[in-house]
Amino acid sequence: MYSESGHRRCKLNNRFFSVTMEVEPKEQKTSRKKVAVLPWMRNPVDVSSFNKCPLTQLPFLHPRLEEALCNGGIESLFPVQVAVWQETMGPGSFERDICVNSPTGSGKTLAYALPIVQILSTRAVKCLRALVVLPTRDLALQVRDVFATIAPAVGLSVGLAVGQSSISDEISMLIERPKLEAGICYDPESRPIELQSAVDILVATPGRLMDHITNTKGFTLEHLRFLVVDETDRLLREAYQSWLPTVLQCTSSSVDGHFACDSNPLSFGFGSGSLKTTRRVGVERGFKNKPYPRLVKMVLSATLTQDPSKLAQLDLHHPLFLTTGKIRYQLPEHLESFKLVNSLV
Ligand SMILES: Nc1ncnc2c1ncn2[C@@H]1O[C@H](COP(=O)(O)OP(=O)(O)OP(=O)(O)O)[C@@H](O)[C@H]1O
Repeated sequence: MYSESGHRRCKLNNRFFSVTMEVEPKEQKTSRKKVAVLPWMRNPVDVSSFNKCPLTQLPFLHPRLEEALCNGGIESLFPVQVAVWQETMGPGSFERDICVNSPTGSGKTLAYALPIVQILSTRAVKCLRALVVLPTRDLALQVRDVFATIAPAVGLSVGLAVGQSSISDEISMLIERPKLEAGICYDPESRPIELQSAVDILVATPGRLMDHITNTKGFTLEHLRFLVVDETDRLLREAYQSWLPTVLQCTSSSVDGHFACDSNPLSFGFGSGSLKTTRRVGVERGFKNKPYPRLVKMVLSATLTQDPSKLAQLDLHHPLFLTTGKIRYQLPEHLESFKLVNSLV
């Protein structure tokens, strides 16, 4: 029997005990739509089962990254960072796409930035390998700062495309022109100028990203290895000029490595010259019809949607789901409050 507040008395083994139950208003009950949870979301990795880990005990961490983190005031990794590190740096690293649902303030940015920088630290040629997309300029600036703390330590450069500066200033920061020797006449028809990416990692908002994809000579996503969709829910809710299908199209290729889309339609004769990232289409189980080496996707949110139709847009490959459950905010361990007493004279 329920009381009005939803308090119920039950009898078990001849003893009474009480249970407090939330009674749902009738309209809410009927209006709530049942959405089937995707199979890969049913048995997630529980982030709360991980503990903080001092950098000195983190396996495989590049010594220069450890030093850069210490210089940035970070001595240990938060649980979500340890969980992602374990799932990406261990055996079978980055074979699956990663989906993280973890509260605001839990440290998701470093959770993806650190493994990406560590993997790219061995790259030989500079080209755009990692793209991080965020819905707002402020968030993008914060994320750029996190990458900027660690990436230079292993020789990687980070760029920003958010519309903070003029498009021409942004282009000159993102695209490198070869230095032409004085006194030598160059004929662009016989020998096209080779434009190259000036950055290994790009943090962008969808609008500016689309501008560069469509208009910037030498801007290409052909060599992209990592795509991070941060604040996924918001980015999926708002289409932002169909940036996601465009990016996915620009990074996909057919069997012979010919790209489905020259990411810049105006870039004939430009681009990365003889450098080619050839993605072949996998035929093995689990990789069927997927280009290989794959574009690895990492999607993150504090409230990750479970709606299959929304998640389908990301075209995830064998995703691994890491979650802390339904906690929305993470409070700092030591939260101090101060009272300011202002005496009126
Ligand atoms: N390992 C760490 N040690 C100390 N401070 C950290 C560590 N990782 C992150 N931080 C700090 O914790 C704060 C929250 O981190 P971050 O912004 O990455 O959280 P988040 O989960 O991405 O939040 P949001 O959902 O708002 O994006 C930042 O001020 C960051 O500098």
